[in-house]
Amino acid sequence: MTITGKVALVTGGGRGIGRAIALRLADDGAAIALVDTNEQNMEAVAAEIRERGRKATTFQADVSSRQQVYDAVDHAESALGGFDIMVNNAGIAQVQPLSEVTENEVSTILGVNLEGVLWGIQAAATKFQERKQPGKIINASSIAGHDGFAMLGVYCATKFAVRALTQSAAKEYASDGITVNSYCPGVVGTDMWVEIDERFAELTGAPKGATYEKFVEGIALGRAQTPEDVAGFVSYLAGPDSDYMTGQSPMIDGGLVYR
Ligand SMILES: NC(=O)c1ccc[n+]([C@@H]2O[C@H](COP(=O)([O-])OP(=O)(O)OC[C@H]3O[C@@H](n4cnc5c(N)ncnc54)[C@H](O)[C@@H]3O)[C@@H](O)[C@H]2O)c1
Repeated sequence: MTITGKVALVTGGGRGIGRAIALRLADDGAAIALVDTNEQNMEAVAAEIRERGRKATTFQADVSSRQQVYDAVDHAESALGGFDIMVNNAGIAQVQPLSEVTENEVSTILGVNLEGVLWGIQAAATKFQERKQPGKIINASSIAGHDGFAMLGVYCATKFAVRALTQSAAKEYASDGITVNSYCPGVVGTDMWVEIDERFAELTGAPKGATYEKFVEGIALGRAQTPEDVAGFVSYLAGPDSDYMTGQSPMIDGGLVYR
């Protein structure tokens, strides 16, 4: 166990990739603070963590609110007695032709995917500085942060932005002993992809499941990614083996996109 006794906060920890990250970091030895808009899902994940013999706490918050993210970090520290690892995982997808995107849609996705990560970086770095201790900040970008995809233009823009924030924060906070990296998954079979696939079907008339299958066919390793595949890499980013890595956003995508 590489992070025994540390405290990790995972946003979007109620399902999908966030759930897998929370369980993996618990198995690595950390106490986990789950933050999500969905209280019921979070409670179920917290119960799974406690069954594994680790501490867990939940805090219902919307990451697009700066105040709520700061409150979530304070809660993690007071409930679990420390604060060491921040995983800014919460994100939403939007499938929409660029010519049809509305102001409301743009502000919603920027609020969660860009501002949510910014507030997470800011709140975590401030807490590490106050505590005069090193820390790790880990953000969810995507292959869509390296490559543009039709119908996913604004989502891609937010994920490119996460890489920019990651690089800038890494330089800004390096002298405090804080590292900042991102993970860039490919096609992970979560509820998010079910929703993306259904929206593609609606827009293009493709049968349900066809868009997902088309993306999976492009993966060199021949299978979709599991949330646990992503969590394994996040475990590396959270642990001591990645101490000399900062500002990076590698693609962990089974060989779908090359850069
Ligand atoms: N699924 C993929 O193929 C894939 C690929 C690359 C990157 N990602 C990124 O990984 C992250 C997790 O993806 P996922 O597939 O697990 O998604 P998901 O939709 O299955 O789960 C996202 C979780 O975040 C929570 N959430 C959403 N908005 C929130 C908000 N404003 N505040 C707090 N919590 C909020 C949801 O309630 C949910 O529990 C996202 O940032 C996503 O963009 C996913």
